[in-house]
Amino acid sequence: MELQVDQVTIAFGARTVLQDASLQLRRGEIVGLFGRNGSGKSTLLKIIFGTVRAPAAQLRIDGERWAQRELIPAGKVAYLPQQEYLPTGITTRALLPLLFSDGEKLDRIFYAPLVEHFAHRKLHDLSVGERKYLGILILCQLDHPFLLLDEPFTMIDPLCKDLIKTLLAESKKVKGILLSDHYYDDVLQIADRSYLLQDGGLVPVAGRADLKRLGYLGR
Ligand SMILES: Nc1ncnc2c1ncn2[C@@H]1O[C@H](COP(=O)(O)OP(=O)(O)OP(=O)(O)O)[C@@H](O)[C@H]1O
Repeated sequence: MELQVDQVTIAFGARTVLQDASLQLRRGEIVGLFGRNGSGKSTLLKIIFGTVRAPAAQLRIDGERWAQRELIPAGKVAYLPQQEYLPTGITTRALLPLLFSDGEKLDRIFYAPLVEHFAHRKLHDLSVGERKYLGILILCQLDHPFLLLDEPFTMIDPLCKDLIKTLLAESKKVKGILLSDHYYDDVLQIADRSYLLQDGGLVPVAGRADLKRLGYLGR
């Protein structure tokens, strides 16, 4: 299954942030998205998810055209925003059965590493990293074929990062995953391929050397 995104153009006031940007995301791959602060990475993810409108954008899944507003109800794309998305006045134990009725999915989350240590506490009593890890675990259990992750490694300790990498490597067997984070070594380590968002467009990058050459990393 392949998601093809073309002609993504958006301006805020006089500033054009994305200009005819295009990318592809296939089931079975992790794609990294790099870019300087303010280059438009989060905006691009929100456009693909459907919460920021870009009327000229063309979205295709296996060649079939989809309107932006159709993707969320159709359950095609899941999205981890930069800000926290889970309710916090509830324990993990109470929350998960509200989200999933499938016992296998519930077990996969409850028995995932670390979860038993915090499942009985309300989410507002967890660390930022624990909440983010839980948020990613939940998204990975959804049936959506495409998963967009905005800064999955930010505020995460090294051991938990390793857990997330293992989880994503497992999840890509059934999903296409697009992730953006300034922890570029972590992204490069798990990405099958990557893009740099620059001057509104997406440039394929093969690794650190390209990121240096294109000015994302200092020399
Ligand atoms: N709703 C909005 N209204 C006006 N300007 C916006 C809006 N959303 C984003 N922008 C501007 O668009 C540009 C791109 O923002 P975006 O958050 O997509 O960047 P980013 O690449 O994700 O940055 P960072 O790496 O800092 O998270 C920024 O200059 C931002 O101020």
